[in-house]
This record gives sequence, C-alpha cells and structure tokens, in this order.
Amino acid sequence: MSHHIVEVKNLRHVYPDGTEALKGVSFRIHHGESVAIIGANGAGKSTLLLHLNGYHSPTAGEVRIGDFLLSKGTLPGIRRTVGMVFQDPDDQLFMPTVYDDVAFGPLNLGLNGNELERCVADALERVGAAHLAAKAPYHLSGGEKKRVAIATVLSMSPDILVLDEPASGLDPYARRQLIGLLKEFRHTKIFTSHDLDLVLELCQRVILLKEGEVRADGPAAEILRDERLLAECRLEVPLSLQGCPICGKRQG
Ligand SMILES: Nc1ncnc2c1ncn2[C@@H]1O[C@H](COP(=O)(O)OP(=O)(O)OP(=O)(O)O)[C@@H](O)[C@H]1O
Repeated sequence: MSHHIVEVKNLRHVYPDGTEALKGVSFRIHHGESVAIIGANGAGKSTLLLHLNGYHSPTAGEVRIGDFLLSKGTLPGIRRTVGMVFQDPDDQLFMPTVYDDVAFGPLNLGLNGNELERCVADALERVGAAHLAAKAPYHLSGGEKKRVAIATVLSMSPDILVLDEPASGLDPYARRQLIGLLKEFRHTKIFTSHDLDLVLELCQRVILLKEGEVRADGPAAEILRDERLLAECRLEVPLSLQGCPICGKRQG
C-alpha cells in the first residue's frame, strides 16, 4: 500500500495576479523520509507546502497523499494526516489562550477530559512551552509563538509533518530543542528552511527549488556541498561545511 506517500505531479500554481509561482514541480516522498525544500526567497517553497494539505489548489497537476488524490472530498481526511506549521504563527493561533489553541485540534478529533489535558500538556512540554499554557497567544514573543504553533500540530499526532521555516525566530537553545524534537519524530517530515546547517543535521534528502522549478533533488550531503549549484540558486554552503577561513580545512 502507498502508505502515506506524498506525491506531487507536474504541479503548477499561478496566483490571481498572474505570478507563476510553481512551473511543473514533481517528486515523491516515502513514509519516514525527512526532506527539506530549499531555495532563495520567492523560489516557491511556501506555495508548494501550502498545496500539501489543500490550502492552495493546483492550477494544474496533482497532489496525492497515500492513496488519496487531494480534492474537496478527501481534504478532511488529508488534514488529519498532514499537520502543517505555517511560516507565520499568527496564521495558526487564534484562541484566547495557548492551552485553547493546542487543545483545539484534539478536541475536534473527539478527545476530552484527562485525555485531552494530557495531550495538550505533552505537546506543550515537547516544545518547552508548558509554562505558557495560560497566556494569550498575542502576548507571546515571536519565538514563543513559533513553538506554540508547532505544539498545535504535534497535539494532533500527524503522520506527515509539514513545517514552513520552523526555526526562524528561535534562539539557539530553542533551535537545538526543535532539532531534537524533529529527530524524535519518526514519521515523514517535510520542511523549508534557510538554515542549511539545520537542514544538514535533519535531512537525508533535499529538493532545491529555483524560480518555481525543481533544480535538484537528491542527498542533502551532496547538494549542500555543491558550491556552484547553490550559488546559481542564490544560496551558500552551510557554515558547518565551509572551510576554516585561515587554513581552508573543513570541519566535517
Ligand atoms: N498571494 C500571492 N499573490 C501573488 N503572488 C504571490 C502570492 N504569494 C506568493 N506570491 C509570489 O509567488 C512566488 C513564490 O512565493 P513563495 O512565498 O512561495 O516563495 P518562498 O520560496 O516561500 O520565499 P521565502 O523564502 O521568501 O519565504 C513569489 O514570486 C511571490 O511573490
């Protein structure tokens, strides 16, 4: 069975103002893979992720999650399978308290009482935000909001985790905590990031987008070492793979 395979075929997306953000993107991601979608600003990363649980509809092409072609009819089931963390946490947090925001999804899945409380506490604990449960989301700092947004998705126990720039705005400790958390998540992870050191640490595979097209798709360790390819796409080799500026020796 095509257990939670994510398949994107010839995906094209044109925004109403005529911007062609995706120009025929295709790939297949198997269950358990950890894949980073990288590319310069405007390359089409967020547009692509927003198709994976139906926030955007393809202009042409298709998205399949497991056995299901993404459509109006399959959307509710697909949204239970694919947990999406948006680039801007303000798009994710809308309840009066952090607790309510994290409880919203599981409550809709039918959890209540002690089970619900445990689920919320566990999700907040995992992102280091247990102490924020009673706060209003709009009073949180940017990094705190980001962590709570991730908790709202973890509380749903998704089979496929999709995160748009999960590390942006996090301090070094929270970034390290996020890396640990994502390493623990054994199902499929698909995320975008400009933090290529984080990508190198978390992903075996990278899909490199350039101007709405897949420019490269392959092992992270190879693509992230390819200085010419990265420069062509307005990216740089991650710091951990750059040579010492004095003697040129590489760390890894
Ligand atoms: N609602 C919209 N209407 C029109 N054009 C849009 C819209 N949203 C995005 N775009 C355009 O689509 C292209 C891809 O944008 P997208 O946000 O997917 O890029 P990205 O790779 O995620 O960039 P970043 O690294 O800056 O987050 C850009 O040219 C952008 O200006």
